[in-house]
Amino acid sequence: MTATPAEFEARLRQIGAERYHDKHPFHHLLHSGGCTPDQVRAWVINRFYYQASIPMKDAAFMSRVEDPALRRAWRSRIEDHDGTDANEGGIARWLRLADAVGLDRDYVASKRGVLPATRFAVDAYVRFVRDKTLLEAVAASLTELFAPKIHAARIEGLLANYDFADDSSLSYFRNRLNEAPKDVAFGLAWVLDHADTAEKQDAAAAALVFKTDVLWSQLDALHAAYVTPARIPPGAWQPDTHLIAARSRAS
Ligand SMILES: O=C(O)c1cc(C(=O)O)c2c(n1)C(=O)C(=O)c1cc(C(=O)O)[nH]c1-2
Repeated sequence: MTATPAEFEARLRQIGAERYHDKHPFHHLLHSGGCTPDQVRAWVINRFYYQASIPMKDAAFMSRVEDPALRRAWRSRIEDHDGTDANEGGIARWLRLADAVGLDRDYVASKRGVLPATRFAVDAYVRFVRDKTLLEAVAASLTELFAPKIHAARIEGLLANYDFADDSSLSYFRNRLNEAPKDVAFGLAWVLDHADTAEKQDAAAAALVFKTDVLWSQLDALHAAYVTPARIPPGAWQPDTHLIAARSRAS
């Protein structure tokens, strides 16, 4: 039976309540100050791969949209990450965080040290958005419903616990607090409007579950590789390498 929009929204929110990556032990470690400088760096390196892929995912989405109004509503997502003449953009802000934790930003931007499982998970998200229905693609982006809470917790936790944290290094997250709500309000309304049969609602809910798995898997990989007993896969970043001179190291 087709749920009402309100019932369906509650179903989507319940997926976040049960499966969003704010509950992952790596985030608890990070936000509570329990990460070593190298564990923070590993997170910055791997999460960069997600950041850098998001505008590619959004471009893949837009390439399939025939409705100009939908493309117009979507395109600010690309600008939010890639920047404009007036706005530095999320990718550049993330590299400021890389500087602040003492990493060589060119190394981070090269994506060379990224864990294989991070690549697999993030690439799967880009492919999902390219290949599935538009409804599933928009529904997958709705993890952002739950992101402002984790961004606020991250700003608070990092500021309280790490010397590298300040307004400049954390500007990525502060900006997302302003950017994400407009995206998610649009995406949620679009999904509630278009998921007008039980089958479509099931597909949209499954897309959101898939996306929570994409996020969770990245943290599983990070935890397995860099938290004791660490098991770093061949080719991935090795602690204490690709650092910049002592200006501001993570601590
Ligand atoms: O720090 C986080 O926990 C987090 C999570 C997510 C998310 O839920 O996918 C995004 C972001 N941050 C983020 O900064 C971001 O720009 C973003 C875009 C998207 C998306 O799927 O289009 N998710 C997220």
